[in-house]
Amino acid sequence: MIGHEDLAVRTLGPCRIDSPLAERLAARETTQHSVVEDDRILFDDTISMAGVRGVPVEQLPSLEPGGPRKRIYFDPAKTRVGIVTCGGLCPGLNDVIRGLVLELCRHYGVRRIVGFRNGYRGFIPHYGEDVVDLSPEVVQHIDDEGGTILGTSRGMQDPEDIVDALERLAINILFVVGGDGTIRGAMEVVRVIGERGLKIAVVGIPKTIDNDIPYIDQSFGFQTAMSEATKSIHAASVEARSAPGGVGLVKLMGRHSGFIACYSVLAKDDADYVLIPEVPFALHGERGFLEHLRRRVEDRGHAVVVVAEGAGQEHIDEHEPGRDASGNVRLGDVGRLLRRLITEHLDDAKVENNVRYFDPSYAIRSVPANPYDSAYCLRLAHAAVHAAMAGRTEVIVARRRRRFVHIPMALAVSRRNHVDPLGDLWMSVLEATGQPVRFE
Ligand SMILES: Nc1ncnc2c1ncn2[C@@H]1O[C@H](COP(=O)(O)OP(=O)(O)O)[C@@H](O)[C@H]1O
Ligand SMILES: O=P(O)(O)OC[C@H]1O[C@](O)(COP(=O)(O)O)[C@@H](O)[C@@H]1O
Ligand SMILES: [Mg+2]
Repeated sequence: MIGHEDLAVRTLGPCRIDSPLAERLAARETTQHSVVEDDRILFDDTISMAGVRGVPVEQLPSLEPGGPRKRIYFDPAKTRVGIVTCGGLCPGLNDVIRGLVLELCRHYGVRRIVGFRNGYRGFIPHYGEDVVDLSPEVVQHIDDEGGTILGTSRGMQDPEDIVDALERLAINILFVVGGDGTIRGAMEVVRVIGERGLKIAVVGIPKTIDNDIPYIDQSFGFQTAMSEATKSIHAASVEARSAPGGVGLVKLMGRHSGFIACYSVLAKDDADYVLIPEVPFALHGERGFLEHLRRRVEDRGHAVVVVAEGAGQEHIDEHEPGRDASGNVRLGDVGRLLRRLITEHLDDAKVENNVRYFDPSYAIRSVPANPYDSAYCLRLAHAAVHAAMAGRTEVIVARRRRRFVHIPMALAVSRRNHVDPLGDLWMSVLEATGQPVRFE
């Protein structure tokens, strides 16, 4: 069970400098829409969960609120900031970079901001990457494009080398925009910073197209990515309905978590089956997926199947699970497997079929953020700047139950966010598709 010690946020030291934002904060109080800096946000959100702890309300586990502080740790005029983006792309990365730079410059008066190129390798001398000076002029319109103007990469880098680079450039604050791997890397950087007795804040803005980072509502870019995915589901549905025995099969990203598949199916409400990593399925047999699909095609003349890339890995025996440069397990291609098995199964059953396979792949994550995600990215960037200027370190900023909070990095990587097979989301998917609870 999560306790106080899991939620404690590290700071570099006392905040002794008046914030340039102090005047704006004078009239603030905790309301339904804001939480003042010395209030706390309860971790549990049901009476039953809070009740089992059996402690008075002020002793319940709670999170530090995000947002501006009246007094800050860093002197803006003497603060030098670095920004890095790591891991796979996600819509909104440029929005986050832009938001960080604008907030730092315009509201805090920080003038020296650099971007490291191509993820953590941008710190390492032998790659020969330059650093990018970031100013409001440079970032003003970068949100019109997908991707990240800084570039990104996977692959391990030595945290000693990273901290060497931070020292060489006299960086006081490092913003890391990335997923679970990036946050683990940042924790290594924090460890080395501590060992060298340096006062450098490291603050993360969690990035995951798969929505697999826990304790946050939904990651930035997710809404954009799932909106893109609906286009493929729509196309699959049109193809399926336009051919005798039409089967539209769509494979979507989602290495360990099937959120994109679930939400895009709910948005389109055209799919008959959703297969996700969290819910294993049998392929063969009377109650297996293939036989169920055959009956559906015979009854209705067509079907749409959406599969998350991490689903059904247990069925891919020829697959030797290698790892990518960052240590992430390489997946077998469940989409191609299903295309072959569905065709064979329908052929064997003498059911006329036309299987159309869609793999939008990177197309869903390389687009610019939609307006909702852009606004969300900007607010996360603001929260990250406020946290860092107040000397918070080894934290990510996040929105949890619509409140901006500081979450210790260790907690953010302590587990993965999954679609709960017993939860409301999966229940909605089952209702929308009409598929059985299990294929067994
Ligand atoms: N366990 C780890 N320890 C230290 N650094 C890591 C670890 N996992 C990943 N990283 C670093 O974080 C970067 C991004 O990780 P990756 O898994 O590719 O993407 P993401 O951050 O999106 O999960 C990699 O370049 C790697 O240097
Ligand atoms: O080909 P790449 O760049 O490794 O990306 C593929 C993977 O990246 C993701 O989009 C997200 O991964 P990260 O969150 O680790 O960046 C997965 O859904 C997908 O499996
Ligand atoms: Mg990851």
